[in-house]
Amino acid sequence: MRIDAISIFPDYFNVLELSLLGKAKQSGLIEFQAHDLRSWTTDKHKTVDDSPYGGGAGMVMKPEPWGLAFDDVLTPKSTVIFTTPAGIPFTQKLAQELSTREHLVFACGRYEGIDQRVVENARSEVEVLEISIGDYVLNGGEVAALAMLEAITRLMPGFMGNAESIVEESHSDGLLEYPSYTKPQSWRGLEVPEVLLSGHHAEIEKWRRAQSVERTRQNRPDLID
Ligand SMILES: COC(=O)c1ccnc(N)c1
Repeated sequence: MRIDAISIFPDYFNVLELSLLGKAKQSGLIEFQAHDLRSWTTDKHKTVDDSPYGGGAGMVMKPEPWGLAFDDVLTPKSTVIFTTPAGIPFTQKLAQELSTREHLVFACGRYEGIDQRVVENARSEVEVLEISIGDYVLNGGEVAALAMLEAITRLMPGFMGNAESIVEESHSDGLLEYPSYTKPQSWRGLEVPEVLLSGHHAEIEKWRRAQSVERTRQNRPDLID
């Protein structure tokens, strides 16, 4: 998979070198490049924003630099992801779907957002998704892009050393993951649940399923029909 990120703060993405993504890049599983949107400005001040039509607080990102950036970065097989609080919810299911795309382009807005015509223009050429990582506002879309990048790339075949570890995760079966325990068996007077020491795999699976349902009922009743 090829991944590009376009932002006025491309250095936000340097952190990816530290994580598993660094290894995935070395192994050739992923090609990643961050781009500075200001590379596509034409004035000496490298202007990327202006005041909103219709008035209101804040500034809006101008369409021209984005259009020129997309002209250079997009291919017919690209999927453009605008990270925005006004987007569709980012879910494990969506991460799974996006993990099979050939080319992801993350468009990270700042200020009050990007001129909507940038989205419309891109939609006339390639697949475009406006995606939110939750019901809250950030100062920029970069952190959301990093979260989505990690959730998507870790699902790619060959990315995680132990493919098993991504099978039984929260949200992979519509429920939250069961609680986990490791050594020591007794810690500060707290014991590991007996069933996990029993060696009865059927009983352990039953207990874990019940724990998942209970945890989901407590923390995310909206996930239970
Ligand atoms: C500027 O971007 C955001 O504030 C943002 C992006 C994606 N998801 C959110 N919940 C917020």
